[in-house]
Amino acid sequence: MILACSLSHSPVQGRKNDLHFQETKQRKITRREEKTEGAAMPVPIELTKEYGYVVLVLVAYAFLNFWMSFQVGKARRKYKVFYPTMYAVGSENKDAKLFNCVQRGHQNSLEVMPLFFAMLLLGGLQHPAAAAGLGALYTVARFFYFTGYATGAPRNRMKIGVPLSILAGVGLIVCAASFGINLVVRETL
Ligand SMILES: CCCCC/C=C/C=C1/C(=O)C=C[C@@H]1C/C=C\CCCC(=O)O
Ligand SMILES: N[C@@H](CCC(=O)N[C@@H](CS)C(=O)NCC(=O)O)C(=O)O
Repeated sequence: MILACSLSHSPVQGRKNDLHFQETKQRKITRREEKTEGAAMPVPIELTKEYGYVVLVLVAYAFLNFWMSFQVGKARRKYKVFYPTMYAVGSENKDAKLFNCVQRGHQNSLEVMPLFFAMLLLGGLQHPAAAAGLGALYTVARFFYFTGYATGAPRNRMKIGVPLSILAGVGLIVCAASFGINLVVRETL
């Protein structure tokens, strides 16, 4: 798979794009010829300007994760739950549930984070604008998931955080699936 960047915003760029188009056209002809001989040709993927928004959403989520980490640290000091204790115990700490709700708000987000990153970056290769929008929505949803959970009442995560996370997350999975299917179909044709 070849990643090639192409930005066209000026007349000079126009001529370069014509050349790029000719190169791409030639590559497609070559690929079709080589496919007749059974060789699998790489599929060129252009990283457009919109993919930059996908990357910026990833950066935004990184800051959200750092912020959640800081909130857990503050809860450790507030409720006197010290390292390496992961979850407080009710019989030992009267504020155990309050701390554990903050901890779970972050931990649950971490459980899904690798899947989110993968779906965002892969789905964004095929649908950069949609993936960036859904990724931004998922990031906002995770903020409400955490703040709802951190109230100390687990049900509060369900008001906005869970449904919005699932809505945005499923959308990102569809974007990634579309990218995979497109790669397979293009190679097969
Ligand atoms: C991009 C990947 C996201 C996948 C879909 C999003 C799920 C978001 C979730 C959330 O905000 C909290 C949990 C869920 C995880 C999914 C399963 C819920 C299981 C329901 C249960 O029985 O508890
Ligand atoms: N590790 C999760 C797996 C399932 C899950 O993510 N459930 C969602 C509900 S849709 C959740 O918010 N669980 C609460 C939590 O992880 O603390 C759990 O133990 O509940």
